[in-house]
Amino acid sequence: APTWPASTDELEDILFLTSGYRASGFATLVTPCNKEFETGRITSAAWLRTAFHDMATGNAFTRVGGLDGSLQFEFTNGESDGKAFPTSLAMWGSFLSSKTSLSDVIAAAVYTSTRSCGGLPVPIRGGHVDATGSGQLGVPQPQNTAQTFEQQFTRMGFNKTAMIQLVACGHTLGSAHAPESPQIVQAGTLPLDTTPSTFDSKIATEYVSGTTKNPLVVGISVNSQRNSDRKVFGSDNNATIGTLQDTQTFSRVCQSLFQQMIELVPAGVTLSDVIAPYDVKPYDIQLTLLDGGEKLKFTGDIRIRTTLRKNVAQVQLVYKDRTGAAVSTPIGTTVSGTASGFDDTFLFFGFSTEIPSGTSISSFDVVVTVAGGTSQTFNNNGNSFKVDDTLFYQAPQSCVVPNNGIRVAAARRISAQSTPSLRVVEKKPKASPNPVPSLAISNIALNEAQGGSNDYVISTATYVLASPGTPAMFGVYAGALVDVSKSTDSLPTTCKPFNASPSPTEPSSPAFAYQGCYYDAAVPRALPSEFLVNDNMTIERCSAFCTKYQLFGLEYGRECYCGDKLDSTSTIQAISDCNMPCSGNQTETCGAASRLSLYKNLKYVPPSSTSPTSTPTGTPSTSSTPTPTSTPSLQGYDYVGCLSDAVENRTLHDKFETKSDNSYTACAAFCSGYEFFGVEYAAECYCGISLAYTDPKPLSDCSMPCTGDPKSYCGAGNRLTVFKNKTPIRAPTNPPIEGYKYKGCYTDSVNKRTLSEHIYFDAAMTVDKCAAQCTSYKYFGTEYGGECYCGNMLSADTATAAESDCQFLCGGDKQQLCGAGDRLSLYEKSS
Ligand code: HEM
Repeated sequence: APTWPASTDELEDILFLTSGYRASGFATLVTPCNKEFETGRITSAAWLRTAFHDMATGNAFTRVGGLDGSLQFEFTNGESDGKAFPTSLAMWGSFLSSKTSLSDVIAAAVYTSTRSCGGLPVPIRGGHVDATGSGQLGVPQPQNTAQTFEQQFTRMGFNKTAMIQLVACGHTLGSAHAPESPQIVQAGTLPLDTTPSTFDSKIATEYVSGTTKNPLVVGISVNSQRNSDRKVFGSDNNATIGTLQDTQTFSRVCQSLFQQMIELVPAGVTLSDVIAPYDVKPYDIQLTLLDGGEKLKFTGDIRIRTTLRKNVAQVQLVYKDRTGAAVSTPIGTTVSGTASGFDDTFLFFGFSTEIPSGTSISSFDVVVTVAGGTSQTFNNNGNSFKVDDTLFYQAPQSCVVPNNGIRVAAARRISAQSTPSLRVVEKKPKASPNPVPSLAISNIALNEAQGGSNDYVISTATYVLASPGTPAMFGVYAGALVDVSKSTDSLPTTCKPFNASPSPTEPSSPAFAYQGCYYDAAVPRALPSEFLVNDNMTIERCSAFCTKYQLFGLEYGRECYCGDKLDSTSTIQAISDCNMPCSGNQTETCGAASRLSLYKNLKYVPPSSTSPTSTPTGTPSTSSTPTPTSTPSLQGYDYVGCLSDAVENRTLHDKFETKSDNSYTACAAFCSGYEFFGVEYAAECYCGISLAYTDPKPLSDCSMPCTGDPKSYCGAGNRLTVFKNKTPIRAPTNPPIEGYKYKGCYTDSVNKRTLSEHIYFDAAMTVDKCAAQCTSYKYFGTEYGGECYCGNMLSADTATAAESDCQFLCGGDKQQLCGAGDRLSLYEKSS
């Protein structure tokens, strides 16, 4: 397998990731083999013929032409008439990218069409280079003489035997059509053998037996001397065609000649090694600097080839920090999807974790554990999988901006001296009738210093897309490392400011972590301490039931088991063994018969420190799930209810803290200035200006004693005890500034600033601070939470925008509004 990353990584997906999660969509176009793009026109046959015509003008001796995509400039020259050519080229054009040339896609098309129809896999190399104009003439025409055919194929590098073989291989698929071949087919469509959508030897057997109806052998083509297959097959007195009757021989011969066909390339082109599917392939490996700058979010997907490894039980990442020192805790993953190719199956494992930005990550290895517990480490052919932490894309600060622009942010490590740029690759249509787009590459310098942290500085660049509506690819790079794998389709409409303090919305850790699918013998139980059987079982419910234990597991759809230690008879099993949906949530997995979906309770605290010393009021103390009955209360606050909450979708999402001394009073103090506060899972305290949603649950659900006040209840797993401040809290505003009046929300752009005379950045921006910076100017405005602009005149390009556009809270005062991405909260001196 190749060393990752390789220039052929995208081509590898086109070839091998044919269906399922992250499928490239290429094979779908020719699957099943008889799929037609129009009645009577089989797409796989059209692809194979188009690939041959692209190569057929090449010269193996002078090394001019060959498989080079020149057909896109040639299919109107009379040698390639018919719909097959522009249709195939247009389909392939959508897979063209800065990594994969059109001729690489053509090579892939030979593999995919052959394989989809039952032929053997043609070995594919990448690195084909596209011609920029038309090549020579020379595609074999049916009216040519046998001698001309021989000369033409010799020029392409095929001797007489290979010519006969290659023509037979091509003509096992597809038909001749009256519109383009009126002297071959009178009307409609005639197949070249009786099985035009099967890659078999019928083209040869039917010819040899004399039963053939191939219109290139018999029929009206004979009179016009366009019976080219007769001329070709008969050129050695039918010796070669006779040897092709055996299906296996036929397939093997075609496999090797198709490879030769797509490897005829112009001088100067060096093809890669034959592309084999990776055993382990990373996707979308991404670092993101989180608000506050102390942590990096590290996310991605790992694809495991399971073709010969069906019993994968667990996948983990063991990694090294920035200095190259091994980090002891591995990164866990969960299944994100399954996929397959013609000859392979794959499982994808996703991960999302947080790493201190001071120590960071430099590389990782992938440890795959199989059923029973044996594990194997994949280290990328001894190189480990490298993670570049010196420059990376910052998704939260990137977005689309008005008038077809994109604003892209990157984080650059301050100590690594490099000049970062944004690269945008756009597809532009070529002049008609060429259906293949051209690629326009733009490089834009990223402007430094838009905030950041001690280790990183955030830079942004804005770019106006040339063809709005057509998604473009982009990426950030410094020096040679160019990554253009992001699509402008993925950009949101608002950029978030980079906050100097950690974002309050994400609790530092989730409540539980998946450990794998484990065997449960029943006698003895894998997790023996407590159990619950319920027709509404979910992972969350089981976790809430097992809070007093270090481990919990779900089995047979509706069973939940708790324990501190796994019984020694319980060993890890293939991840696919746990396949029963949970009775309470069909999208979650709850083990199977004798199979436990095992979780670690990440919020486990030894019992002595959590269990209240005195029994909370109104609680029966014997039950394992206490049932609070009296309504919680706090002076100055209204009790809202016991509301449901979710890690991905917080009910209260403006501020968060875990408190070892959590109580209603302590959380209310922490949330001063916010309309609502809520307590959850004993120790968690959440604040919000508003409730994101309201999903009331029975009072008895909020059953965990508060860490700092065991007599009161502080929610439970995904249950929030919510209070509302009796004194209304004001909403953020454009505050009045003495000597100025607020003029409104105005558009701005990086290329042409609305106010350009003085610029000032401060992560802790307030409107007052900006006003103080701009005292000698007529106008000032705040933008993007932390930017301040001054000037005596407004750019002619600016226009008023909706007030609802300018909704970023100022970094230094959450009660004030400070513009938004490319939106200025504008003030004018009152004369
Ligand atoms: C002496 C060389 C060749 C001649 C004169 C020739 C000629 C033709 C003609 C006249 C057709 C019918 C086109 C139509 O009416 O749509 C055809 C179809 C086809 N040819 Fe060839 N061919 C040659 C070699 C090859 C080779 C080497 C391949 C592939 C390796 C190939 C692949 C195909 C395929 C797949 C079709 C069916 C297309 C469809 O169904 O749309 N041909 N060929």
